[in-house]
Amino acid sequence: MTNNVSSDSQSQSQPILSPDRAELTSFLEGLPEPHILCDPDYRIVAANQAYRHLYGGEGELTGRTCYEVSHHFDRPCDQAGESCPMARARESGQRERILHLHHTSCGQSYVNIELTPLLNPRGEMTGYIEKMETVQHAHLQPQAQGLIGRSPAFRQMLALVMRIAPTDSAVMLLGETGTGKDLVAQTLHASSQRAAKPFVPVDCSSLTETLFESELFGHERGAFTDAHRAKAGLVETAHEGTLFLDEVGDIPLTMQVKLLRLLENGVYRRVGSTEQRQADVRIISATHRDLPTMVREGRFREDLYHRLCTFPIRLPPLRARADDLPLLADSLLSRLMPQRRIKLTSDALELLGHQPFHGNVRELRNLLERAIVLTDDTQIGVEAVEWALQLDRDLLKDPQDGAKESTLSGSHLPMGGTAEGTLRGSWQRLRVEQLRERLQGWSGTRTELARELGVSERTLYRKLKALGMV
Ligand SMILES: Nc1ncnc2c1ncn2[C@@H]1O[C@H](COP(=O)(O)OP(=O)(O)OP(=O)(O)O)[C@@H](O)[C@H]1O
Repeated sequence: MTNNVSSDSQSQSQPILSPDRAELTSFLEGLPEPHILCDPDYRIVAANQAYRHLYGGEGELTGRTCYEVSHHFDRPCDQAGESCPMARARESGQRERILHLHHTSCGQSYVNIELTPLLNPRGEMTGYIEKMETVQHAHLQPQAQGLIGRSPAFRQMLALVMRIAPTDSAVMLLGETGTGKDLVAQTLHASSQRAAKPFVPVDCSSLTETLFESELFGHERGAFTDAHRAKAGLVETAHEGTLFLDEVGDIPLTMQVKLLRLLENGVYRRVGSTEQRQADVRIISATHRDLPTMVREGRFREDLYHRLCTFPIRLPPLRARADDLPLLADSLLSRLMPQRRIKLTSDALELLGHQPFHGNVRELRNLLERAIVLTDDTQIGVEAVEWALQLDRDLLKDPQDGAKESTLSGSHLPMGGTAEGTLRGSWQRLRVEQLRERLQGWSGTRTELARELGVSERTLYRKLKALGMV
């Protein structure tokens, strides 16, 4: 790494390496992850090959400041509104970890930084080493998979996810429907030491009381009438991996105690067996329900709540991350239609910006899916978005309300009858889900909800009743 070690030909601004620093530099050069050695004034003294590859481009890096190279800032991060690991390490005298948004040769990326201060015998900081690790499962540009976002609310949430991912702590994901709890659970697993082992999701709301124990813990042959052969449970399937308890707030009280036993003792028995088995799973749970209120009202066990909620992470609703809308819309469009490069016009995007999106990212995704079907172009204009939104309202309208002629009439559809059929089919599927989404995120009165949906309160009530929601 000759270009980083001091020489007479180096310019005045370039820092000088002492012999022990030269050894350190040679050590860093052999490390596979990007590393830099900096002086206390943020200037890069040495950058290893992996760092030069990720940040360097063609230019020389030594002598430049870390904030200029990775952030394109003209002053240290903490003076530019970012948290600076160096400032924190100077205070704590310890290693500090932080999530930053960096400019790399692959564009903007989320990067986990681990900063280790170098202290002299008097305990003074004489420099620091930074290790960078690009986050693989969260992005600032459209990607086929993973979390997308750049708003402050999203970054705050992601920083918690990245901090807790490598540990074995139980995580509780809280947030409205469609905010990405399932995706975050997968990200936590994929960013953990358990990533190579199974990620096993359990939809707790779909498990009946009789099934709960045998599904979760498995059963022996002959344990009950239909147990023709022994079967491993989901806890066993997730061995050394992650068990994701989705909709954990829906577990009835009688079953909560069975789950508590697993969490408290880390052991379980297959139904029909006396053999005690040791569970080795990391537990992530999620709910859109207000668990603290459920605990207060005696509908959720407090002891179970504390076991599950070692580390709570609240996912922001889409309305709290409005800055993410253009990026999210762009990403979702390319995920929905990877073979067709579809974009929203600026008017269409502005119209989307005014929607309440009680169903959050899922609702945005559904709306875009509809808008794609309703447009032949590679540009989705304001008309297609309005049309997709109107379909949503039509869905909730009662013919007795004298609703306008359905916008699903074939004459409006660019693709004719076949597309209409397809669209009607997907509408039928969306219907219940969308009403549920509206209701779950809704904190106002039914009158306000009816107004919001553009229907009478009587119609809303009839609709909910027909769907078994009241
Ligand atoms: N930050 C995000 N980036 C990209 N896609 C996202 C993001 N958040 C959510 N989505 C997408 O939105 C949809 C809903 O997400 P997900 O199922 O994870 O939500 P949820 O909070 O688990 O919902 P529910 O409570 O109803 O189960 C999925 O298609 C998911 O891929």
